[in-house]
Parts: sequence; structure tokens; C-alpha cells
Amino acid sequence: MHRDRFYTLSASCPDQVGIIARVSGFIAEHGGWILESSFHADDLTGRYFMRIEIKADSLPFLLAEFRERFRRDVAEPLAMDWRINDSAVKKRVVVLVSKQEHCLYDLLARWQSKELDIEIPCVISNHDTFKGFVEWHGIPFIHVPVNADNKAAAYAEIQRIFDDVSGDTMVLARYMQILSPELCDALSGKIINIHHSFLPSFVGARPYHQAYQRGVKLIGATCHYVTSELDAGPIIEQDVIRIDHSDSPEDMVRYGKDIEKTVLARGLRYHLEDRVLVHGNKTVVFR
Ligand SMILES: Nc1nc2c(c(=O)[nH]1)N[C@@H](CN(C=O)c1ccc(C(=O)N[C@@H](CCC(=O)O)C(=O)O)cc1)CN2
Repeated sequence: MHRDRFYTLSASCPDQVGIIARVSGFIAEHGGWILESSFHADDLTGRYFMRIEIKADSLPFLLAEFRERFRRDVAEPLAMDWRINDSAVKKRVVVLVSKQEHCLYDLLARWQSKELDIEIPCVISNHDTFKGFVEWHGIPFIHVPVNADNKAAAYAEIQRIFDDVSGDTMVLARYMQILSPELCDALSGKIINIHHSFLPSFVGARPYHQAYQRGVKLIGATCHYVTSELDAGPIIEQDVIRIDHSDSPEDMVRYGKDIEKTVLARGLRYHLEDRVLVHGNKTVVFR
């Protein structure tokens, strides 16, 4: 992360000759100073992906004017999907948790140490287990019970809370309820989950026990965007750890917790730094 305030342009468009020239020419024409740039041409889909960081004070206008000029002069002519974000604006991350503590604890530690330079406006849970721990950090804790009879109302409440706190991103930190299609659609591209398996293996509940029954030699964790199809959203980050015949499901759960914490932290950082571009059910991640 740079010291200076910078804007991040993340974009994709139909591949063609001259994209980089058009984009870098526009930036140079206005005296823009490029700090980092990444590009990828996807041969299969014919789509071109880019991520460019520009020193904010190198441009002669503010972000709103930059967006307007870029839209008019570059994005529309190139039929781009694009966004430009300001590094000075802290992302607001709402965390959801159930009964497992490790990912919540890890995220709060990274937040408290400012390793993750974010706002956490609240933590939401379907249990009240972590109320004291979360409030000790000075973060509001909101208990939203979920049962077979109140799911629609519970998820509508969660969406209302997210909107009320002006949330940018929702993190499911081992939140063990399946979100409604309505909530997934309303917050498409904004909900990140840590699944405790190396997807697409062992979707759903109790993946370590599934892995034990299958006799695998590697277990892992997957950070992915949440969609209405369970554990099938675009993958952001994954990692694995070796196990063997002597390991019980409880051993796997213990090993897996370390992997889950690091995969979630990496995947969340990539998302927060606008390094992830989604296309279809896949991602380009400019790490
Ligand atoms: N719409 C989605 N919701 C959720 C996703 C997702 O990809 N799409 N990921 C899950 C997380 N998850 C595994 O990582 C998971 C959570 C819960 C279950 C499950 O079967 N839950 C039961 C209730 C379990 C309980 O009450 O303890 C259920 O909802 O009926 C499977 C996988 C988070 N949500």
C-alpha cells in the first residue's frame, strides 16, 4: 500500500488493439502519475482486464471530475465495465458470525492493529455468544436470531442493518446460515465467505468430516463471493495444507482454522484493494 493518496481504476472491456494506449494516454494527458498497473487478456472470453493506481495529487481535478471525464473519453468508447475508488476512503465492513470464533477473532485483531485499515460498523450474529467480546472492542453487536420460521424476516433485517450503516462489504466469518437469494442478489459482489474446504470439493456443512470420509491428503479453505448457489460463487483466494491417514476430523478442524484465517484475510484484502475483477463465475485477481 502506498503512502500517498491514490485512485484505483479497475476495469474490463472487449479486447482490442490500443486499450492501454487509450487509458494511459488519458491519464498522461492530464499529468496523472501511475504508481502500479496490471493487465490481463483472457483469450477464451476475448475480454481485457486492468487495474491502475494513480497518485491523486498528480491530477488537476477531484475524483468526481476524473470519473466524469474518464467515462466520457475512455470508458464509453471502449464499452468498459469500470470503477474508480479513493484509497483515502476507508471501506466499511460488516462482519457476520455464528458460533466459531477463530475468523472473527483474527479479523478483529487485524483491524485493531490497523493491518486491515477498515471501519467495522457492527458485527451481526445469529447467536449472542460474542456480544461481550465484540462490544469490548467498541464495536456494536447485533443479535439477529435465525430459525426455520423467520429466515426471510431475519435476512431482510440484516440487509436493512447493512444499508443503515452504509456498508461496503459483508464478511461471513464462519456464519453458518444459508443467505436468501434476495439478500445475495441485493448485495451481489459485496458478500465474502470463507468456506472451510478447497472448493469445489466438499460444498455445504461439515466439509472436514466429508474430507475425512473421502480420505483426502490435502484439506483447504476458500474465500469466495456469496451467491444464491451455496459455496459456488466466484473464488477470490484459496490455500491447502497436507494431512495424512493419522489425522482425525478434529485434527483437520484444528489445522483448517489456521488456513481459514489467512485465506480470509488475504481474500478480503484483495477485495478491499480493488484487486478482484469478476467475470462470469470466475475472477481475475491482480495480487
Ligand atoms: N446463499 C449463500 N449463503 C451462504 C453461503 C453461500 O455460498 N451462499 N456460504 C455459507 C457458508 N457455509 C459454508 O461455508 C455454509 C453455512 C451453512 C450451511 C448449512 O447447511 N446451514 C444450515 C443450518 C446450520 C446450523 O443452523 O448450524 C442451514 O442453513 O439450513 C452450509 C454451508 C454461508 N451462507
